[in-house]
Amino acid sequence: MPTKADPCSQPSLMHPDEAIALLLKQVNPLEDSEVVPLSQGLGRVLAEDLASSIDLPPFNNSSMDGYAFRFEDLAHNESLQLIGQSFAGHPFEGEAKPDTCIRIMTGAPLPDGYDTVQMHERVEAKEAAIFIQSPKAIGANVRYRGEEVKTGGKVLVSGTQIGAAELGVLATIGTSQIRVTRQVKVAFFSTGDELRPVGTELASGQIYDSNRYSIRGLLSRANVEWIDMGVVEDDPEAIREAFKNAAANADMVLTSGGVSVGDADYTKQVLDEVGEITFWKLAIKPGKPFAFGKLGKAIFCGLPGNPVSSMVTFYKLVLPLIIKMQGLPQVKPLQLKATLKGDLRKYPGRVEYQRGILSQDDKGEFEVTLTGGQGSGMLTSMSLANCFVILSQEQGDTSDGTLVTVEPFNSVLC
Ligand SMILES: Nc1nc2c(c(=O)[nH]1)N[C@H]1C(S)=C(S)[C@@H](COP(=O)(O)OP(=O)(O)OC[C@H]3O[C@@H](n4cnc5c(N)ncnc54)[C@H](O)[C@@H]3O)O[C@H]1N2
Ligand code: MOO
Repeated sequence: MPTKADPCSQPSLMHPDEAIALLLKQVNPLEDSEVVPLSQGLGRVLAEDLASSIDLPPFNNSSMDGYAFRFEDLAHNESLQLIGQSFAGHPFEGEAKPDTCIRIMTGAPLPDGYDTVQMHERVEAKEAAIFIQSPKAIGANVRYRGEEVKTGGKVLVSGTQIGAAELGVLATIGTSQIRVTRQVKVAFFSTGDELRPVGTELASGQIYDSNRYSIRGLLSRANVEWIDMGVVEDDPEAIREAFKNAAANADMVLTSGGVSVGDADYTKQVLDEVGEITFWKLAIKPGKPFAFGKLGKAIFCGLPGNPVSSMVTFYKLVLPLIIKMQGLPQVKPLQLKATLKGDLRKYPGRVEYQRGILSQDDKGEFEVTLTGGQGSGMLTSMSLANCFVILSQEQGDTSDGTLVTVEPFNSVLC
């Protein structure tokens, strides 16, 4: 264990958990809703309960390709007479009669009068005489009308986020339009005179603006409506103007860079002037200079410019806010214990989110290996990882074989 303290930490810095609790008090679920076509529903949050206007399934049907018949007829017949067929989309038009059967396909309607289906593999057909191995019980291989949901039964409740399964459920009951909550609008921009767009040449001292791409990815995965305002130069007047435009058009303003104490770090300074700062700096690594406040009616989150810091603070601090504004419940991310492979360096002082690769050994036990260098500018440490290794404030250097807490990335981060 190291005895040295974190040179970048101060005892007064707020713990990230305390910050999250404070942040969540500052936002409310959006109240407005709108109607969208089902095809545009992925990721949206339902603003109404939805009941089925049909039975599911809508008619009795077969769950196997085979033969439909009356169960009782097998008790006194060696074979049954084949009198027709029922295909999915082409029901049997005739009438079910005693001592008969029809050929039936998976999903095809089961005619009234027949009550049981035997699968093709357990039947021998000799011209019109059908020899059927008796199934164990009446009703075998039949899916009954309304057995999943009855007409009027609730299928989805207000506040549900529409995923692939929900899209399918809504289509199953024939819904073409849904009422959903309005999407959270987030305006974001990068600050920094050194930043150049991809596709251009770099002059001395310049770097490509990567944060706008990772933030855009995170916002897209978080299902918000985003407004990319590009790069704003390190100039208080330009930042003031950008703040004004962003706050007029969005529920949340997100910036990257300029929140530290450098001579060209104006983001926080201008926020102090034209908005209000709720807090600045947390006991988190990476991401210490994260700034939070208000710009008019909009929420303001100032992400630190270092690329890993901006992703980590988005994930840990901004995402919970978006989730609350979307009207979704906060789900505590899954955490588990894994054996650290290799040594890990850390100063006591801040909660750290190092990046690792979580896997299982031959016995199925969890183990985690760091993704190499953990500098807050090394974005490949994120792209190679599938989890955070979370280290408490007090924790120092940690040696190979120690059990550590890991948090697998959820579907928002990849
Ligand atoms: N004297 C101190 N210096 C610093 C402190 C401190 O406490 N005292 N904190 C450090 C920490 S921790 C962080 S994190 C950074 C955050 O700084 P800023 O938010 O002001 O960000 P910048 O200075 O603008 O940039 C930092 C770094 O990131 C690069 N960057 C910025 N924007 C982008 C972008 N859009 N895409 C790619 N890379 C970007 C920038 O070039 C810098 O290298 O401050 C430390 N300093
Ligand atoms: O906290 Mo900063 O994000 O280490 O570079």
